[in-house]
Amino acid sequence: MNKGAGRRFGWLRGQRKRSIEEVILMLLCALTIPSILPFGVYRLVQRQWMSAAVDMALVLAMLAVIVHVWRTGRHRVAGFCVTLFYSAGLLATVYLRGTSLIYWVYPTMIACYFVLRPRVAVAINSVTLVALVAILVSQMAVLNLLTIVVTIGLVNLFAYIFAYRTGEQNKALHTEVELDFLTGIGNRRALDRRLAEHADERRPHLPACLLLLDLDHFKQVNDTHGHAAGDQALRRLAEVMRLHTRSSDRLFRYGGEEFAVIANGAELNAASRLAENLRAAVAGATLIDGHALTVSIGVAFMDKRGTPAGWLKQADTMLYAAKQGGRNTVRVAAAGPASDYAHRA
Ligand SMILES: Nc1nc2c(ncn2[C@@H]2O[C@H](COP(=O)(O)OP(=O)(O)OP(=O)(O)O)[C@@H](O)[C@H]2O)c(=O)[nH]1
Repeated sequence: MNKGAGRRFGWLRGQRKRSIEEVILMLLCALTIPSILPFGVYRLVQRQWMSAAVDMALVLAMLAVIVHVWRTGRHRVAGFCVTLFYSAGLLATVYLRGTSLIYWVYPTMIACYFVLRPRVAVAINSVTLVALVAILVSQMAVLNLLTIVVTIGLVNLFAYIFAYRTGEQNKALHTEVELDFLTGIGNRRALDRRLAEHADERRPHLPACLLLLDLDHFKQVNDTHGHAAGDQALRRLAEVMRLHTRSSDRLFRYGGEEFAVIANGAELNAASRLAENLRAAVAGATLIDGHALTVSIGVAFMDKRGTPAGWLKQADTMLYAAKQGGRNTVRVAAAGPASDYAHRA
């Protein structure tokens, strides 16, 4: 697509990459509208005002959710609301029109598993089922009611197992794909994703800083002690980083002997203290027997107006300055232009 076309259709794509959860929720709502609207119109023509009102309210609610998610990107609460609308709509319809509309229960309940965590979906569907039985108990023979309860139970059981398994597989896949095999911390892909998430966050969030760490004269380690010893030093560096960071901080191996930390909740002052602690910890640790190793660190604030590429560039510029400044050094980008100060052993 050329630049002009990109601009023209930008409104359709939105300004950012949408998460799969957002897309699924909007699709679900979009599919619900043509599924219900014809029935709503039919009820209007038949002057069945209450049923028509329920159908039309559902259609309007789906439209509102699409607009809300499209504009804000917030899908969690919206997804929860959609399942509540579904359940309330289903109960109202069955209450008003009787047992012939009971078949809506199956797609409605399965839809919950698309937008909610399996446990939450089970909880909502269980409450709906109890309410449904209360409505139907006086209208149906016991055996028929039992059949409905058992089939609804089975549908929920299968949907739960499927959703749970899919969720677990997704988690395992993410872990596998985003893990650095040598050190066990996040890899470059994980770092890129986390930076993009930070840039996409729309709600006011905690400040965060990016630290880039690079081992000094690491080539000498490989040349003198061999590649296996070099690998061991990289693993130990990751351990030192784990020991000297908080559980909310995120650690990554950015490339060969380059590492990164996203210090969540840290302003520049706190991040520069963390960087200095890390620098001192590495200098005091034995990453490799008989060979003193140090690390240079560049720090940048992940300014909300910035981009992942911009933050990486700024931290990298500071890292380069730390190397130029003699290594075993921390350089911190000022919030504005890249002025800096240094800690030196
Ligand atoms: N053992 C091991 N070495 C690696 C790995 N990835 C990169 N390296 C080595 O890291 C070294 C990086 O060397 P340089 O980029 O020249 O940097 P340096 O020697 O650390 O020098 P400065 O960064 O300028 O202080 C190279 O020798 C790479 O082979 C790895 O996974 N294991």
